[in-house]
Amino acid sequence: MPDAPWRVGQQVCVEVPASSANLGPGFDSVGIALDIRDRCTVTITDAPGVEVVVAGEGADGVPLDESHLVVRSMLRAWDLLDVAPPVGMRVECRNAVPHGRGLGSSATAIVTGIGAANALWRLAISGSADIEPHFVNDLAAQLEGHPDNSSASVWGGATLSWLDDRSDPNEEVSLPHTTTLALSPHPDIRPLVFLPQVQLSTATARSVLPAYVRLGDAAANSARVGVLVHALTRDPSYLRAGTRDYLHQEPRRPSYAASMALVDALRGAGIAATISGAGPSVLALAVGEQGERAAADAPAGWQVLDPGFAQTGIRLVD
Ligand SMILES: Nc1ncnc2c1ncn2[C@@H]1O[C@H](COP(=O)(O)OP(=O)(O)OP(=O)(O)O)[C@@H](O)[C@H]1O
Ligand SMILES: N[C@@H](CCO)C(=O)O
Repeated sequence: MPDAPWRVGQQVCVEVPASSANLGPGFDSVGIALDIRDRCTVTITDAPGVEVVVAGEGADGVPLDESHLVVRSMLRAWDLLDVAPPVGMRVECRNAVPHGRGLGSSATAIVTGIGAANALWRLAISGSADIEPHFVNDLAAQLEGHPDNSSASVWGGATLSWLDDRSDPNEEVSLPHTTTLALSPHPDIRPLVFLPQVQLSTATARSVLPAYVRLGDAAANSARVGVLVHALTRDPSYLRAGTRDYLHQEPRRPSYAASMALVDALRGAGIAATISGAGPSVLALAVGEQGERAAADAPAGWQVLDPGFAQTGIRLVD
């Protein structure tokens, strides 16, 4: 593995937005970026090892060594680039994305690490830090296991992503590869997030999903994904129809019963609402006066966030 021309004092700072995945039927494929951003500064030092400093969301719950998700993702990126990591570095994270709530915090951390590693390497070899979004998008989807959250964090706006199909002889496959269509959300849509106090890990929420679904449900779901893309980008009046899911929310209902009760109430009031990612937060895509009505439906103890879409994904800051 060749040494990169690291120099002590080289530094990059990246900001990465939160995301909400699925939006109902777009399980593991559709995401939106929300304007809540984690910020991370990585500096090459002459002290051997990794120093991790964390402030903000999750600060008390994450490891402060090489097993930290941002650091692990950096090391994985350098490994893939066939670059030996620097002898010493300091990683400072200022987190705003809540952990384990369905706002894509793990994907945000993975995108942060890969993007920072990519930018530092570019800085070392060319004197100018920049980020190659296709590289970050592809590796982040591999590390996260599905591209919906990570692609939204990379590209911003709304995204529709899919993986190469290795069983299809007509698809050229070398490495696992993610393709993402970047979509522009309709300006009338206001994403609201209802945040309960409890957490639910994605791994737990995925463990209750069935291995197989009925053909009728698969057919109904694929129709709704088409409606979702149309509603999200062209005609928000179809949002409630386009956010109807047939695959994952019902099997998970016992894991987030209070969240499903809120989804049902909002949908009953004519507002497009879904579980955000693997839950337990609830996402409402409000239009016009629906925003105020939806916020008034928040159960006691729940926080309502009104972050707006993040129009840009990962970015370097000075
Ligand atoms: N900024 C971060 N730094 C380090 N580790 C993180 C960070 N964000 C998330 N993690 C790790 O990921 C875990 C949460 O990931 P998980 O996939 O369960 O939920 P989520 O990504 O917040 O929600 P979802 O995937 O449903 O949108 C945290 O408990 C922590 O271990
Ligand atoms: N598509 C994922 C999003 C959470 O990471 C799921 O619902 O499990």
